[in-house]
Amino acid sequence: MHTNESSSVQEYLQSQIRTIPDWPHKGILFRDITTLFENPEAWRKTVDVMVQRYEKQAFDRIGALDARGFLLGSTLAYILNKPLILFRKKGKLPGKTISVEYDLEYGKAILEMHEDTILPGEKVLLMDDLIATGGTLLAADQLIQKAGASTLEAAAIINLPDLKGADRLNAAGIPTYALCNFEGE
Ligand SMILES: O=P(O)(O)OC[C@H]1O[C@H](OP(=O)(O)OP(=O)(O)O)[C@H](O)[C@@H]1O
Ligand SMILES: Nc1ncnc2[nH]cnc12
Repeated sequence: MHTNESSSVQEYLQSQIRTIPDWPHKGILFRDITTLFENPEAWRKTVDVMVQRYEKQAFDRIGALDARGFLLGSTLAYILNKPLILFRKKGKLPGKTISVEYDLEYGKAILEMHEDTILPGEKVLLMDDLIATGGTLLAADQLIQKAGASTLEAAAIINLPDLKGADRLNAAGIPTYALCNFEGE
């Protein structure tokens, strides 16, 4: 996991994210980013740090993950003037799709992408709100690979290091970046 944010930025953003225990299931500590969105200073800081990291890097598209990843991904796509592509849960995309099944921290799901949304050889920057087991971002990377393209990096606001998702992604050759780590899941 790449982290180069100063501890003060990390601590500030971390302090603006609410934790709700036992939601959606007993034993889950839900890291709730709605409180980050409600605070314009914290949301601007989140976006600014991501813009600084990616504005000088070479890539073709931003891939945003359904649903909370859409918020960060679409904001970055607008600011960095990149095409935005959507990775959606099953049955939401109207065109011809390719799909992959994946595991979540609390369940299973199918991720889909429009089959013609990425060109072979392109580099995609993936954006989601949170890395838990890494299953969602790995599934997105599999769809990118099926299209003959590759992932530049998987970026998120939050990493849950105890669930080892970033390690899984790194082992699969996908660099990761997160603004803050929440220990204790
Ligand atoms: O690293 P993982 O174990 O794959 O978990 C992380 C994913 O789980 C959550 O999505 P969720 O499917 O709950 O959807 P939502 O964004 O629609 O709430 C979160 O927004 C990430 O996409
Ligand atoms: N612990 C968690 N908090 C918020 N979103 C999540 N998605 C998967 N695990 C999560």
